[in-house]
Amino acid sequence: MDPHLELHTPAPGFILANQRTESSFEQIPVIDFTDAASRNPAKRRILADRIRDACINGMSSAPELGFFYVKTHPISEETIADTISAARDFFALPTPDKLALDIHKSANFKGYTALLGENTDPEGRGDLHEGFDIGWEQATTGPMSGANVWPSEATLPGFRARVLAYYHAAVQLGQALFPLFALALDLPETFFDDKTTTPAAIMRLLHYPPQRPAIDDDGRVIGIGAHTDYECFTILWQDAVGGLQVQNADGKWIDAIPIEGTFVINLGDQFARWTNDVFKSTLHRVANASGRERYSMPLFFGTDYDVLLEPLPSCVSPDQPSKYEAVTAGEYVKRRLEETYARSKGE
Ligand SMILES: O=C(O)CCC(=O)C(=O)O
Ligand SMILES: [Fe+2]
Repeated sequence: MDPHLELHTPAPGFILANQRTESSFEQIPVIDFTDAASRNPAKRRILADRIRDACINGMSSAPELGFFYVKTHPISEETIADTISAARDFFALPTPDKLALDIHKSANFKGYTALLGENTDPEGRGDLHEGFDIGWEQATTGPMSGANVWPSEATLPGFRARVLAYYHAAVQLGQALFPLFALALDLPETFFDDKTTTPAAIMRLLHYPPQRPAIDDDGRVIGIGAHTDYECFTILWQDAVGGLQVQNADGKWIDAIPIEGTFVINLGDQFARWTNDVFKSTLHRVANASGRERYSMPLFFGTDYDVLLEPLPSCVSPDQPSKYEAVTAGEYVKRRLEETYARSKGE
């Protein structure tokens, strides 16, 4: 089916990949990333198997949850600390300077999101965080094309370079993860290489003020409402404050506690659709009840925007026919962002 046609006549379940984890997990596994770059294929295979166990149902006794931590990763603590310091500088700017970059004015969802300016959970009333979003800096074409929106050098000297340094480091980490996901899916290790040359990576700086009971008593205004991510997988750095929670099959919210020196990796809906729900994206949210400010940086990593997401050959069979219509990565992300921001207020 023509993917463009499908966008106008959505099949049920078009927007989300809709199968959730079947696991009653209570803990989130920690996977050591040391062997990702090993020249020994057997070592890379063992690492991919650990990722597969964390992501695919019934592959082992390990809980399948689509969430795991990676430790011993290649991004330096200095790079991370410098980006968080840049984020603090940005969020400390006077409100008018930030609102000049309002994401609601951008054709391609780049720039600043004010407190309550986003509403991730359709049941919610707005998210209690402010954010700053960027994408691939070089020009791309297609539905998500368009430039990043930066504060001027006079306003925030060095900010752009500092944020891009982290962006490129995190994109490289994503490019190192894709071959492992390929192995986990019984695909050739290089399967995603030609599909991630100008990756559809959206990065966010996020700042969560402490939630006040007066605001969140009814549970409908929290740091970020319950949602699944839109792209293939997310590489999340979080500070030591805590508040990220992941929902298991019993509906219980499990804390993704901050672990120093790690990133949280979670599967998103593009991957769920692409793998015909062999990979499932898992519901998560942030409730910052710490009484302190919280900072985090997700990088949502997907394929090039022109890649057609049609169920992978290793994920369909006569018993498991394809559930999702094909759609390009760019159309899909744009559609999801439009949905989210259509129910959010602009300034
Ligand atoms: O801030 C976090 O820990 C998670 C953020 C998140 O889930 C998102 O931006 O999609
Ligand atoms: Fe998320």
